[in-house]
Amino acid sequence: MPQGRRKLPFSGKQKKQQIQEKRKRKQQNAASESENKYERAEGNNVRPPKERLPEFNVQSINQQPLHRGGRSNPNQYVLQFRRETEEEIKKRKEDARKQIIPVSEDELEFDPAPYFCGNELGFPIRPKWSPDMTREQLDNREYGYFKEYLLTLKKRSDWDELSYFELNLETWRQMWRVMEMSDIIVWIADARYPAVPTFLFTYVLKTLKKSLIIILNKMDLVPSAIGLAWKHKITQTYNLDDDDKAKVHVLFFTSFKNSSEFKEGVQKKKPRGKLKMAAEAAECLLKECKSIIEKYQAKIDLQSWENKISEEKELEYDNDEDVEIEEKITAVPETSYEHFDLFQNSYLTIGLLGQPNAGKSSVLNALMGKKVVSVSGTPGHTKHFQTIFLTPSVRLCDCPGLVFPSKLPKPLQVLMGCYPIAQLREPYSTIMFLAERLNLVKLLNLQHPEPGENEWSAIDICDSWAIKRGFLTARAGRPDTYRAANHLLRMTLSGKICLALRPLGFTENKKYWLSSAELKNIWKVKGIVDELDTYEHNCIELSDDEQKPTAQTDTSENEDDGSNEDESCDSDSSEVCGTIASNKFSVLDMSN
Ligand SMILES: Nc1nc2c(ncn2[C@@H]2O[C@H](COP(=O)(O)OP(=O)(O)OP(=O)(O)O)[C@@H](O)[C@H]2O)c(=O)[nH]1
Repeated sequence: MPQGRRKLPFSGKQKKQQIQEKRKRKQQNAASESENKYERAEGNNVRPPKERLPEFNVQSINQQPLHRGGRSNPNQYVLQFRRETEEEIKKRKEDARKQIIPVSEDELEFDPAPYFCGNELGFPIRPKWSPDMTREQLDNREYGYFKEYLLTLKKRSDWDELSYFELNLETWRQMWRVMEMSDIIVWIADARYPAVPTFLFTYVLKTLKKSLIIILNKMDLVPSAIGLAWKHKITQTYNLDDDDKAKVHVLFFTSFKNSSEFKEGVQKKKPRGKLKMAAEAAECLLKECKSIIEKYQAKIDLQSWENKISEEKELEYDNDEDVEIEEKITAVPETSYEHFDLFQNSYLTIGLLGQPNAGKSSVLNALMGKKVVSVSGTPGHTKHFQTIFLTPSVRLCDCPGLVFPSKLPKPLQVLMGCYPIAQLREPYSTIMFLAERLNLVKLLNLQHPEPGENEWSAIDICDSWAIKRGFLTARAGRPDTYRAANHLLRMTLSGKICLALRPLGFTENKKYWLSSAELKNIWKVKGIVDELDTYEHNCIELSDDEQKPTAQTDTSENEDDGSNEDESCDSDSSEVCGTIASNKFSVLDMSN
C-alpha cells in the first residue's frame, strides 16, 4: 500500500456544502458568460432589448438560453410583453372561480375599432432615415424613437388598461422593412376574430400611399355568413373616404380547403396529405393585385402567376402522400435597408403582415402550393422576415407576427394566438371568456367535479376536463387543472373548439347574410358546395376513445410553470386532439 497522507474524513454535511459551492461557481460563470455575450452582441448593435427599456418592465416570452460559442442571439426576435403583476394574476385567478354567466347571442358581436382607440394608440412607425446614415446612427435613432413612443403611451391615463403588445424593437423593425419593400401590403387576420388595427389603414393608405388587402384567413373555421358580414363591416368601419375604400380589398382564405374532410360541419380530423395550392383563393388575390397594378399603370406582368394557378387547377388532386419539399428561402439579411419606389421593380412584392398565429406563413405556403416556410401553432414562430419568389414576377414576403397596442381583452388575445399558451401564467380567465360564449359543458359533455353541484366556474370546467382526460398530478393524484386549461386552449386555438365572433349588427341581419349570393364565392374558396347543413349540429361529440380517460398523468404540480406543456397538440398532433369532433359553427344558432 502506498504511503501517503491519510484522507480526512468527509461528512455528508461537508459534501453538501461542496456541491452548493460548486453550483454557485457554475452559476456565476454562466452569468458572466452571458454578460460577455451581450457585450459582444452590443458591438453588433444586437443589444438585448430588455436591458434597453428598463422602465417598461419587459418580459421576454419563451426566452432561450444563450449557447456557448453561438454567434447570434437566439432571443433577438423573441416576443416581449409588459410583465403582469402578481396582483393582476391573482385577481384573474379569483375571478375564474366565480360562476360562469353565459352571454347572449348579441354579445358575441364584437367591434374591434374602439379597442384601438381610433388612431390614438397608433403603432411604432419607422423614423426618417437616409442611406448615408451609419448603422449606429440608424440604430440610435430607431431606438430613441421607439423609447419615446413607449414613453408617450406610458403617460396616458389608460396605460394600465393596455393589453399585451410587442415591446421588442427588433420585431417592429422587421415589419418596417417588410412595409417598405412591399408594393402591396396584405394584412392577414384570423377570421374568427378579425381585429384589424385602425391606424394600419391610415398609415398604409395615407402615409405609405400603398394598397391594402385584408385576408380573412382560417375560413374553414368560420361560417361563411359571418365571414361575409365581416368583409362588409371592415370596409365600412374605418371611416374611409371613397378613394381610400377603393384601395382596401377584403378576401377570404383557408389553407385547409378540403371538402371531403368536412362532414356536416364537424371537423373529424385535420386534413392531412400533400399541401396543395389554395388555387381559388390565390385566384382572388391575383385578381386584386392585377386591378391594383392596372390602377398604378405599373409594368409588371402577372401572367406567370396566372399560369401557375391554372396549372394547379388542372392537376388531379388524388395523391395523398405527404411529400413536402423544402425550398431554400432567400431571407434578406437584417442589415439591408432597401430604398424602395412603388412598382419600380420588374416584379411585384407582396408583404404579408398580421398578428402572431394568424396564418401568414400558411398563406405563403398555400400560395406556393408547397411548404417553403415553417408553420407552427406556437405564436411568434416566424422570427425573421423571409422572401420567396412565387414566380419570377411575384415576390412574397412573410413577416413575423406583431401584437399591436390595443385595449383588446387579454383572454381574446390569447384565443387569437397572440400569447403562447404554454407560457401563460394564468389560463383560467381565458377559459372563462370562452365558456361565457360557448356552452363548453354541453359541447364537451362534462360532469361537475362536485357531485350534486350545477353551478360551473372556469376552474370546475378545467377540473372536469382533467378528470375526463385523466390529467392527474403525479404526486397527489389531483385533477391537473392547469394542464386541462392549457389543453382546452390549444384545442380552441387549433379550431377543434371553435368560437367565431361576429361583427356588430350581425344577429339582427342574420337572415340577410345567410341568403346572400356572395356566399357561393366563399364556398369555392373553402372547397365546399353548400354549407347550410353544417349548422345543424351544435354539440361536440366524443368518440369512444375520447370517452375513456387516458392513463396519462402529469409530473408537474406547479400550476404556474408553463414548461410542462408542449405546444405540439394545437396544430400538429391530431392523436391527442383529433379524436374530438367539434362543431365549428355552434355559435351560429339557426333556430332564431
Ligand atoms: N384551420 C386552419 N388553421 C390554419 C390555417 N392557416 C393556418 N392555420 C394554423 O394556424 C397556426 C399558425 O399558422 P402560421 O402560418 O404559422 O401562422 P403565422 O401567422 O405565420 O404565425 P407567426 O409565425 O406566429 O407569425 C398553425 O397551427 C396553422 O396550422 C387555416 O386556413 N385553417
